Amino acid sequence: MASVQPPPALLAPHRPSTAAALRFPSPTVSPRVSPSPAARPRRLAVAARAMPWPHVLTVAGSDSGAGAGIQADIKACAALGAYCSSVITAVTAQNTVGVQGVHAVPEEFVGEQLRSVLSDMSVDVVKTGMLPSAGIVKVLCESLRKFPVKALVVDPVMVSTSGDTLSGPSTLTTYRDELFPMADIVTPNIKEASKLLGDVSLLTISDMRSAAESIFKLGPKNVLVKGGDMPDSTDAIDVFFDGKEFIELRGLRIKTRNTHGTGCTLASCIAAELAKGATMLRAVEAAKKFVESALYHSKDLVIGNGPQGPFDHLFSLKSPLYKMGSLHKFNPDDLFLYAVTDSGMNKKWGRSIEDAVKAAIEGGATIVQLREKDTETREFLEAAKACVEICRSSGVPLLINDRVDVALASNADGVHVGQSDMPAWEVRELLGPGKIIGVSCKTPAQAEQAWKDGADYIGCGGVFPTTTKANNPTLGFEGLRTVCLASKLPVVAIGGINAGNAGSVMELGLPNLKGVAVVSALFNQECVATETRSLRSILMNACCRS
Ligand SMILES: Cc1ncc(COP(=O)(O)OP(=O)(O)O)c(N)n1
Ligand SMILES: Cc1nc(C(=O)O)sc1CCOP(=O)(O)O
Ligand SMILES: [Mg+2]
Repeated sequence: MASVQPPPALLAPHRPSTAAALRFPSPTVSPRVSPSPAARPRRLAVAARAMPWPHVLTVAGSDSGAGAGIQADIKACAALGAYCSSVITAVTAQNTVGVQGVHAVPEEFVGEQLRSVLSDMSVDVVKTGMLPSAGIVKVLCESLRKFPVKALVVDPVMVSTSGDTLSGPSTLTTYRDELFPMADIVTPNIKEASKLLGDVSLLTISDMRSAAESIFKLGPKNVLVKGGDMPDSTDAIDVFFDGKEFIELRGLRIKTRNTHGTGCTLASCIAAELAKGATMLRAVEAAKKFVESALYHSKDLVIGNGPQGPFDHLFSLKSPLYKMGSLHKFNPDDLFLYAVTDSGMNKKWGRSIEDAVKAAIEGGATIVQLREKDTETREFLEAAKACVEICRSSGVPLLINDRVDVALASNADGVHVGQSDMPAWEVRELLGPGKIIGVSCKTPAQAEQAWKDGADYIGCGGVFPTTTKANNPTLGFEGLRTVCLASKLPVVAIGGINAGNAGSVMELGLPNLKGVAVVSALFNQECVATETRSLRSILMNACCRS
């Protein structure tokens, strides 16, 4: 949609209609009429320019249980720092059991609410939820033609998660013919996508792709088909299509009954991120991460006696320890060249932790771990904060060895723990789902446990003897092979790996083996960048050969 707001002077003056005047008979409650732009005090206009507030308008139904609908939209936008105004299209009586009643708001009054907000309040993005009649969809389209906004997010709410119908067949046609061509993104779940396409069955990711492509042909600029209710899937996989590329967005499937309102929340978060200036894909990724985190933090809450409870959008207010992830979603390929620091070695060569990390990144390290066994906590935390900045600006994840407290305080991307450190599931409880957790494993049983505990990868070694870690058993290639074959998680090999033997490790071509982790081969050397560069090229050549 066009991104230009009409200048205030061109907007029709907001006069209450006769119908509205009748609904507001008392002079004490008459609708407020905005002063003309010229009459507004100048200092207010200056303040508005200095502090813009990203603004989402949600056009949706009210949920009396407050888990979904308008109530979810307002909470989601508030959590992400956007202002959320609301045009109510229907009032529903619902709770955690289901929808007991729906009372649609008359079309003209939906139109009047739209006009009130859009003519005055500089809306950036409009998000739609429940649109109970074809007439309401038409009124919305007319309003958007009159008052264009930066983006339109359409969540085609047709059936509630409890299975109740929220809009009829004639609405479906108007959605497809009038609203979709104006939309920047449409976000159906599997059931909605199927309904939109004439009840086709969608059972696989490939079906979801085809559905995204077919819906794209109806006119929206982007489509997100949400796979949260896909049967038999361990991940929550959504398919994003922008007309050129399909992107599969994978998330954790959180086991909880508290999933009421996830669709409304996701669409509102996309709208909030777009209002804040994100690109579409970034907005979708951020929204997905937010929903995943909210579900995770609300998984054990109890409200109501029905099968589907609400979740807590404002979970971050309750969990002061937990910070939203850096949105650096873990990519197993990041394990390719894993640089693990050592304070003793860097001191010996006269460099700071920060300089060591900068040099490793310059040489091509793909992930960094601060393993600072002898550094005082205060100094370690300061270095960690500085390294978070350095790594984030290069797009390289930074993990902290052993110290969950330092990882939390520095907002690092994750933690690596061993078998005698804090158990991975406890680390996950503290860090939340958005952070990376690695676990050292020497046996298939340990690898299985790491997977159950919610780790993202395992480190397996010592592949060769090492002097960096005292009393470390050597597993050799056979031990590494046994663990890699058993592991459900990606693996990084560690222990005594250097330029002379790294190629032979990668040439094993083991399943799940994604890279090597090294300490002394990079940091017990004069020039960290040169050593990293040369190890990287050895690894790349070995991967080409295997
Ligand atoms: C990538 C990676 N793998 C293994 C380890 C070893 O961790 P741990 O067993 O906890 O031993 P310490 O490093 O704490 O001495 C690691 N750090 N990184
Ligand atoms: C930290 C660590 N963990 C290991 C394990 O086997 O889990 S071996 C190791 C030390 C790796 O250092 P270098 O690359 O200098 O041999
Ligand atoms: Mg450890």
